[in-house]
Parts: sequence; C-alpha cells; structure tokens
Amino acid sequence: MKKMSILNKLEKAGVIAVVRGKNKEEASKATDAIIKGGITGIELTFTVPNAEELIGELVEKYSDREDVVIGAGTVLDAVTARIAIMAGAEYVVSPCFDAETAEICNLYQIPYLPGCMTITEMKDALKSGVDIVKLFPGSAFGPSIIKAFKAPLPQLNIMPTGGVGLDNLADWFKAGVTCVGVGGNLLAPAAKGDFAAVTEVAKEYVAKLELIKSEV
Ligand SMILES: O=C[C@H](O)COP(=O)(O)O
Repeated sequence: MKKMSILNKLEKAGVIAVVRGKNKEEASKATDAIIKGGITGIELTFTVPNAEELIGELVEKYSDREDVVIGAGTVLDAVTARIAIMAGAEYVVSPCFDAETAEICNLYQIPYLPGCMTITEMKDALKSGVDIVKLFPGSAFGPSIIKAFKAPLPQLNIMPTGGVGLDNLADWFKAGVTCVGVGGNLLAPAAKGDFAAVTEVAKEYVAKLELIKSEV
C-alpha cells in the first residue's frame, strides 16, 4: 500500500529536512546538497516561490531513489494540498491542523502531518485519519513533553519540528518520537550560498542518527 510505504520511508529517514529558500534555485540546490549528505526525507515548503514546480522536478529527479521521500510543507489549505499532491508530493505537512486538508489527503491516500500543540488538536487529527502529528513548535515544549502526550494517546506518532538540532536530536528520539523535522539548523549555510556546507551538516545528522538508532 502506497501510503504505508511513504510512512515507512518517513520513519526510516528519521530526519525530515524542512526546505525553505528565497527562490526555487536556492531551494533546489539546498535539497540536492541535503540528499547528497545522506538525508532522505525532504519537506519542500510552500514559502518557496513556485514550490509546486520544484516538487514536480525533485520527484522526477529522484524517482530512481527508493529511499528518498519528497513532500510539501507549510500547506495551509486543501487547495494548496491538492496542488502539491498533483505535482507529486508524497506527503503533506501543515503548521496547524486543517480538517479539509486532511480530507483531500485521505482522498488521494497521502499522509498528512499537521502541526498540533494540544491534546484536543491531536485527538481531532487522529479522528481525521492522521498517522503522524507534527509537534510544532517543538522548542516550546522540549523532549520531556512526549511522554506526557503519549500517556493518554499511546497510539500517537509524533514528529517534533522547530528548534530541533544536533544538540537535542538524541533526546527527542529517546523520548519516543517517530521522526523529526529540521529546518534552520540544517539549512543555515544555504542562505549564504554554501551548499557544500549543507552537505557536511547533513552528514553530521545522518551519523548522529545512526548512533542514536543503534542505542534506542
Ligand atoms: O515549519 C518548520 C520550521 O520552519 C522549522 O523550524 P526550524 O527552522 O526551527 O527547524
């Protein structure tokens, strides 16, 4: 089943790179640099101008890479979700939960990862067929919150995003998250045009993740 396969790829990727950029070219080069560094989860955000074009290009470019999973981020409504899905996005991420976006993702059997901060939002997301919630912003809580959320909702898969970096990666995974979203801490050199540095930082995340997974 395609949806399950995408969810499995997200879990296996562990780190999902939240790609922003001032234009399509910067975001494209940053994505290539991240994948070159070994990170296989890409969330191409709709704050990038013409994001849907780039999603289509990236899906095509990495079509022979079974491990690479390319989704759309900062999707605020169902119209944008449909545009992203038609462009080839394999999953959809929002900063907040939107029931209509969940419906359109369910229609096409595409995983929807909405931003949630409360038990009520998480419960509503689960009832709408969501498989992984994005705890956003993760920096507002910290890893210790995972145990508290999972006490009443042990079935919840959580992807914290916002403030996740090399310094707290292990703590999040030890707390029981399914995967994490990482933006600024990974992509900072891209804004200065240093894509080789992005690759090096990505390699550090991959190495750390391997170590964490061998310990968890
Ligand atoms: O939507 C996600 C955020 O933009 C990523 O947050 P971050 O840059 O703190 O990792």
